[in-house]
Amino acid sequence: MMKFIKNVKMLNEQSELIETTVTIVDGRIEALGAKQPDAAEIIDGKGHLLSPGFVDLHVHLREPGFEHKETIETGTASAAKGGFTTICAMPNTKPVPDSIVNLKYINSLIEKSAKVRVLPYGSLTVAQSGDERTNLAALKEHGAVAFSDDGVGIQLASTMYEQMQDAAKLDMVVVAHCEDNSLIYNGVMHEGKRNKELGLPGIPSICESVQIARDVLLAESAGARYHVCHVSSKESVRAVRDAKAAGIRVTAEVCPHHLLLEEMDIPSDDANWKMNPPLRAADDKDSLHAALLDGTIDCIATDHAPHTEEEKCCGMVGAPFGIVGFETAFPLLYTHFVETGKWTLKQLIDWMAIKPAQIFNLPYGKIEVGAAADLVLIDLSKEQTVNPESFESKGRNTPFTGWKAKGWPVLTMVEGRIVYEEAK
Ligand SMILES: NC(=O)N[C@@H](CC(=O)O)C(=O)O
Ligand SMILES: [Zn+2]
Repeated sequence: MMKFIKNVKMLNEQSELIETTVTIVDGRIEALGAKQPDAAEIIDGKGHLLSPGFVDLHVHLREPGFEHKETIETGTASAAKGGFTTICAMPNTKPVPDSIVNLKYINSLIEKSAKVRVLPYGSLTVAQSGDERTNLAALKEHGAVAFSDDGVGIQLASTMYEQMQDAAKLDMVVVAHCEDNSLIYNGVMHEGKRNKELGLPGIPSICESVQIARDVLLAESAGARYHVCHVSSKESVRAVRDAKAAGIRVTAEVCPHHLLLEEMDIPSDDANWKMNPPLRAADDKDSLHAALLDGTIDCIATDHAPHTEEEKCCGMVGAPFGIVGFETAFPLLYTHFVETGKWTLKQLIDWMAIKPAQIFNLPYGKIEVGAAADLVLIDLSKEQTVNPESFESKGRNTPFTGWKAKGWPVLTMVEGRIVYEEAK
């Protein structure tokens, strides 16, 4: 089956927007800029931006085990609407993908209902308890994209170290949610100024940064590839920057909300502003921006973390951490940082598609002849207000309600199949 996308613009090597066409045969890009063939299904791109489908290294789909929050079907519909074509699913499900049996089960669920490509993580410890180590070779063999216990930090250095050694032998990446449990103090938001004004318990930045500092040294000794989840503080940035300068094989991600928001933006004791790590201070946010621009932070990941309205209804204490992210990521970042001239469009696409694919050596996130036709068409002039009622995700938990943004995906394609199309 041949498809032909006409009338689109894409970035060339020189970062200029050029008009092009895409010929797709059997789910792969057959040609760029070719003339319209006779026997093809024609898609009119209406002059929109053509971008590689976004790749998200950090998402929570909740199925199996927490289908009241999200399912693979609703989570991947949400991803497709946000322009994401490959997403890596974190292991805090029930069961946890900590064994061949559980990973096979999760893969069967993905096969049944995923609308975009879902690559599952294998956990680092059994039931993510931080105790017994999982068999990484077996998990790799059954399709784990990388290893993580995201949702919780690995408390024991020896557990982390031994799993890094095993992962290094397999040339697989260890992906870490860094959080030292002895430094959380039951906090629900950043330990700074705003938590005192609201009278809420704080989470100090060291809770994250000390574990990153520990882990980069472990990764150096183990010779492991190590990726830091959702970096939120300036001290964490420094730990990653110093590690890179020392030649340690570390990469890092930052979430849209940590780039767009800071603690003082939190209007009240509202759990739609509760996520882990929390929104930190203005100078932390500034250092995250600087780190992206100087390459200390490699990519952007949403940490899409849906929860129900009941769970998020009644203030921060008692509510679970997390906010949804797929459907707002590109428009918010484009509007606030590209339209304002702080970033180029090329940088944003690099951070959302090209770099994340490179971190896991995935053959996605790029538009070239022979590559999978994982594509998103974006209407850069379309302006819309964020309205959680319109989300494909079951989660409505976002702090961005009512924000105006431009640059909404209008069509998303995975291997040439249309998985999202804007309602006409
Ligand atoms: N980020 C969050 O606030 N929550 C995530 C867990 C995680 O990514 O740490 C979740 O699973 O809800
Ligand atoms: Zn996490």
